[in-house]
Amino acid sequence: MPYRRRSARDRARRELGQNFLVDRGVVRRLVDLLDPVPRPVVELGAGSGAITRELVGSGRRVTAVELDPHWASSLRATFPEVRVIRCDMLDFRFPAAEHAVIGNLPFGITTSVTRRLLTEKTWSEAVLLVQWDVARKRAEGGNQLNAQWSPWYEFQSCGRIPARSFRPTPAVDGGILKLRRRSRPLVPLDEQRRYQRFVEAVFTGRGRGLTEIVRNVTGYRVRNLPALPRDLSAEGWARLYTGTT
Ligand SMILES: C[S@@+](CC[C@H](N)C(=O)[O-])C[C@H]1O[C@@H](n2cnc3c(N)ncnc32)[C@H](O)[C@@H]1O
Repeated sequence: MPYRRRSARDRARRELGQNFLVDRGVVRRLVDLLDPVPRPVVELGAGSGAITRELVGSGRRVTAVELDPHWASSLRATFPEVRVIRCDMLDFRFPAAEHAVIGNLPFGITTSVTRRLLTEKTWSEAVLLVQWDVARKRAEGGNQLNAQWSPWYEFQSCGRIPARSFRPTPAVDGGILKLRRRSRPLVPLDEQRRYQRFVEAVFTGRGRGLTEIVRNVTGYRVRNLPALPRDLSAEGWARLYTGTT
């Protein structure tokens, strides 16, 4: 095969996870998953604007975040009604007013972006296209990260997206992950840090089974617990915390 020098565009494509959506049906599905109340929406990684176009068409007020200067200026030229912010989505300052979030995320930074979103206070729902495994794992729960955030958020997987829906085609399928902020938190927000330390202590605690771990961590003998920390539901974690602290 003849040697071909990588252009700056090729490099950006790889380094910035630029796998653009080419399936309009998938784009519609993502936008349709947003609550019909037309809240302002922040799009993370707007790229060539496949989702941006659909959002604008739905009448929403859109802020598009894009790091690549080439795509940021193309978005400005194509969608004059959209506020385009050229910055790293990990540093983006989310609006103070309530809004929704949407994005086909660069697969390499999915976890950092999700963690960042969970600490933000003003969005009500987030529809994210991520790797299928990540969407599935987050929605299934049973892990420390989910348990630490489940009093304030619901995690839902909304289906698998075949790799052929993107160009260039990624190595793995995508999946839609929907995060929704609970209107009634299961644990008060001002106890977040304490609750999260409690969940960590239980997940990493010593003991054969959850009952013994909880006794070692809290001193309480709690009846009718499931076998392992990963078996507790969001409501179960909140009850356990409230009843033992
Ligand atoms: C998977 S593409 C999605 C593009 C477009 N939304 C679509 O669905 O076709 C990810 C986009 O995020 C941009 N991006 C990558 N890293 C970023 C970062 N740290 N901050 C902001 N944008 C980033 C890429 O340049 C790319 O346009």
